[in-house]
Amino acid sequence: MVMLFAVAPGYTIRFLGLELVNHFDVVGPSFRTMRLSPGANVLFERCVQRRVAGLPLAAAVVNMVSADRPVGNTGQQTCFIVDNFTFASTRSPGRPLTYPQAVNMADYATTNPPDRSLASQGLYYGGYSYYTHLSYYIVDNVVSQACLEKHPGSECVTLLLQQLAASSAPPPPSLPTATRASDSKPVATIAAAVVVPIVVVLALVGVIAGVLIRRRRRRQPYRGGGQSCGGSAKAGGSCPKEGDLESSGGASGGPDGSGLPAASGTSSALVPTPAAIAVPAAAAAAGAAAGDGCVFWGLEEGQALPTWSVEGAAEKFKPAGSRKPRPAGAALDAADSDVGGCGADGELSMDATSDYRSGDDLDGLATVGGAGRSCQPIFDTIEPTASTAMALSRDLLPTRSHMSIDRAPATAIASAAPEPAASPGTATPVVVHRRAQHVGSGPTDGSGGAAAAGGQGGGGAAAAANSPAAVRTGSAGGGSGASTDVVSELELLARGLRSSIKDVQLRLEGVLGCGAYGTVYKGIWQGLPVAVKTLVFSASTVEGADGRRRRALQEAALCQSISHPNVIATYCAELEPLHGPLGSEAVASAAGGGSGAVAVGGGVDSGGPNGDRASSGAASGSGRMAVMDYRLYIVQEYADGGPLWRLYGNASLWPAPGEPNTPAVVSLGLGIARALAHLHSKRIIHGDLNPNNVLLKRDSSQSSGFIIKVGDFGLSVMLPEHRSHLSNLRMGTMFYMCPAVVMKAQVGPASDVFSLGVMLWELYHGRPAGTRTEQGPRYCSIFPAFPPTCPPAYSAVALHCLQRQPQNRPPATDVAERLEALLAIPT
Ligand SMILES: Nc1ncnc2c1ncn2[C@@H]1O[C@H](COP(=O)(O)OP(=O)(O)OP(=O)(O)O)[C@@H](O)[C@H]1O
Repeated sequence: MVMLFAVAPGYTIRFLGLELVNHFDVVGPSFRTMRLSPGANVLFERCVQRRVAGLPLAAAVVNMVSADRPVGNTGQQTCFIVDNFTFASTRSPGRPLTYPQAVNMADYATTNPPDRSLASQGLYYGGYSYYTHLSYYIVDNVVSQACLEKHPGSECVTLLLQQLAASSAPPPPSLPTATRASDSKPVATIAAAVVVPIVVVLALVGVIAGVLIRRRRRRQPYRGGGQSCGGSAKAGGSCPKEGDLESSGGASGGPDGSGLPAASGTSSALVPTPAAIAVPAAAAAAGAAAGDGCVFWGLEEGQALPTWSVEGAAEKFKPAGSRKPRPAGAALDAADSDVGGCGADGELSMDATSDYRSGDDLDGLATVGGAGRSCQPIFDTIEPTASTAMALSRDLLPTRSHMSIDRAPATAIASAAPEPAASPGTATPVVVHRRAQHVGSGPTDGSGGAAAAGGQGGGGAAAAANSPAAVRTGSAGGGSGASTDVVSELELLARGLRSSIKDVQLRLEGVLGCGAYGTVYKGIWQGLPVAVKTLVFSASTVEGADGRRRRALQEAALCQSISHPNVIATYCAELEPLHGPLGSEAVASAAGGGSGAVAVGGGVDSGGPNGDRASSGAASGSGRMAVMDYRLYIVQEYADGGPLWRLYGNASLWPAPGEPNTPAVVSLGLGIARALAHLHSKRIIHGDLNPNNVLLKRDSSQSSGFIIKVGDFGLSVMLPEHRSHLSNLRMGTMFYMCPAVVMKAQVGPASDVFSLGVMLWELYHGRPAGTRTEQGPRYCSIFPAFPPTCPPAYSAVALHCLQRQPQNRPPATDVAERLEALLAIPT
């Protein structure tokens, strides 16, 4: 079921008397009840929700009753099994169907967490509260007990779906026989209610879609490479329509509890497998061509690899980010600009390495790219679920924020006292608080002091944030030593200078790209070229907005605490309150996932240091302005080479299939491995390592012409001491997620290493391991095989990373050492 509309916060859409067929025909992803609708409610009343394959109903009930009810909705879940459930179905007009058992979801309520697994296509789902009243959940095919004894429940559902897909027999094995019900009273009620609600719903769709979607929908570029893979048909160079995209992986939500990942508090074994979709039966069953599908199950001992062939490696791959070959390290020109299409409503699109019109007002910037752009590889990131986010905030949020709220316009957000220019590549955070506006979970001291983050000595987000009165201007290590008085003095001085000099320290010049939660701008900060990540989140406490805020603050806190040559350096982070009367655009933009890309420059004075959030609900109709949203700016080192995937196919690094410039690709792989080893040494799990988040910076001393810069810590988590992984976290990007993440929602350093393994394969081949084809997302047919000419040490380390069992994978330090050793061998 795919719905094309979103519902505004506070509104309820009610489904009455419908049979939702194929609601769960594959695990998870096809369940797309509504687009991202934070704060909205969905009510299923007297409906039948039918699943093609699922767990025994008793397990579903366990999941349902343990699901958290939405905030403010007290009481217990009321779900129970009923026997001999009979209902009328349009599948067999006049002949009601009887199922031996069904779950009566008499009163079930939970929150459907936001799902941005198709974010790269601009598709967002979930974020609303989900209610059922007198509705029924039925399963056509229940997984066998024998399977459950051997595999986690979600795996069994996947396998059963594969069997069903492979089976040509029209009626699935345990499809219940249709019988005529003698008591047709409730049946008649349901049947009569089918047509009217559909008409009502469609009318509603028209109105809501017209008003909301146009305003909120972000037209992200489709990132499906114009290539075929695995012998499947070519996807073509054009972007498919949205409807074509629904078969890709993603988190799901659903009323059976098994579709409500961590938010429901269900055990991971009962959570469906977002990315484990459309897995060709042959792939898992045969176990040979392990990558012949969209899920790579990992390697087991003795497992045969597919046969490597030049044809397989060369299958019409064209680097999605370029239309003409360019030498490694060479400057890219405007013709390469095809990232494009950040979003609707005049958002900008521009290639990461294009020229920018310095000093332009962003609202007026022209679009570069856009219509003529080609498609990129797909990077469908799966967001951590709600309970995950709680774990994240505990682990990562600073006890006291070092971020400041600034009164200045957005184009001058970081007007701190002049600092010695930081050299790119070293973290030199400079954040001066104008006011001691507290952001985060600790007390506000009101001193207006400054805090510094990062440096070698940081070691964690909290370390940077615990010294609000500290100013550190050095680049690494060391404590502050500065007293509050000195800080205040400096602050006063800086304020005086700022008002007289009226210079801006951050100038935004153009758009580099868009993530799911915000736009990344190219800018100049203290004379340095920088990338400025902006994330807008709502000041309101409307349900669904919290996740956005948490994610933004966590990312800012974490990336400031890391300092490594192969990790994007973060110079500072600032918060800007956005104001408006209640009910203004700001509300819609925050709730609907607006990127904030268009409105930069709208900073207006806030009412005071403490009342911002509270006032957001009190300004309606009075003409008073209240803080509706916050925009967070994260000022980072600018990686002028763009994302790694855009380098793929470059003729100077990959002159022929299977014959790369080995030292160059090994050194790139080494850069990623070193970054990962550093992160893991700090107990940080990146969580979303893929060639879109691995950036490049030109460096002529490198054999590839680039140095690796790992970025995007939006899904990163801290691993507690003595733990090998975190549970109930399903996040990452399709093709790069390890089986334990997909199947068991377990994230750890080993899951990053798996992603690294995929990228080592890609680096050797100069192409993405997976792509979207007409048949859906697919790994390349030869993945994860290497050509016979590949140095055995390289393929060995890559395949070691790709082991199915996390404990069988090497630590990132080991990978780095082995790649270093390989580089040291004279060629
Ligand atoms: N430090 C940087 N230097 C140069 N370009 C950058 C930098 N950071 C991000 N970008 C560009 O901006 C784009 C968007 O980055 P961002 O991290 O917000 O989103 P994403 O990784 O594409 O998606 P998501 O955040 O949803 O995972 C990137 O693809 C990259 O091209």
